[in-house]
Amino acid sequence: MAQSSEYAVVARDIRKSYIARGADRRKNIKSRDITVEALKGVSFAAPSGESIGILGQNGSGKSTLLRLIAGGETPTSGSLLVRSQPVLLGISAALQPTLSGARNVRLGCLAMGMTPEQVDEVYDDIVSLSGLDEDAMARPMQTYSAGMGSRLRFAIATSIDPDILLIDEALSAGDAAFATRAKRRMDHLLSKAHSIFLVSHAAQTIEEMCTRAIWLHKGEIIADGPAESTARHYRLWAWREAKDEYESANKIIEDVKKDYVKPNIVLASDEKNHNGKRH
Ligand SMILES: Nc1ncnc2c1ncn2[C@@H]1O[C@H](COP(=O)(O)OP(=O)(O)OP(=O)(O)O)[C@@H](O)[C@H]1O
Repeated sequence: MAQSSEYAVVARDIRKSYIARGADRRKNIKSRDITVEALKGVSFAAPSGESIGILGQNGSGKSTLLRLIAGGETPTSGSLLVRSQPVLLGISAALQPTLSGARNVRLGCLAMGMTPEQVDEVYDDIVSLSGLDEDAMARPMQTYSAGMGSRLRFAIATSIDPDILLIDEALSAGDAAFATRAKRRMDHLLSKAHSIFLVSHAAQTIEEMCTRAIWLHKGEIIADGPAESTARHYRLWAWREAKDEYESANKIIEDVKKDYVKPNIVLASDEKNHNGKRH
């Protein structure tokens, strides 16, 4: 039984539906509203100091879950509590593609609430973590490769030591040397009891970067446990799917589901002290 006040993020039975207008323009076919159930009753509790990977096929609800935790969207129903405002890496609206990397470092840091003096203090560390050279820092970000952009965004977002860091795929675009530096940076955050959520299709990234993994399948959590074993089952399932071996892929899903026990989340009555309560 999870008492919510001990955790960085607590989700109890969250559901998220979107209504999308059908776009069939053929004669005699009326356009209609189509409801998409992106999340169907997701519950988990994330303690401090844990890095949680979120795995799942396309459309399984991973980014939706991250957006809800970030607070950019609200669940259709259920409760979601966060200890503090999370930093969502991946859609850093403050960054400007036409401006140089150097200008974007300043802009991003100011947008996260730093003073110009604080930006000066962290600037060199950000550039060094990103691994970008002087020429690259002087170029507009729109000329960067996907990996270069995500490295710089990761370096900017982690420069404030965010209490809750949400990463959507950004790390998978980096190269091996960056992955090692990013891992060191994440370990540093975790050692200070910060919490990290990392969305990735790559089971290996989750295995290397995370302690725990949640597997989302068609909007539901079907596994939540140690990163290594969850990633192993996911990889096996993805492999069977890729080879069109649907029967054995479905068997893996069924077996994994059997072992998953949905947590009973208790929202303590002292939640008034939980500053980040949103819903
Ligand atoms: N704004 C929206 N309007 C309508 N449907 C949406 C919206 N956002 C997400 N969805 C739908 O919700 C479902 C989950 O989407 P989501 O982006 O969370 O999946 P995902 O697991 O992150 O996928 P991917 O791995 O492809 O990025 C999908 O069916 C998607 O089409």
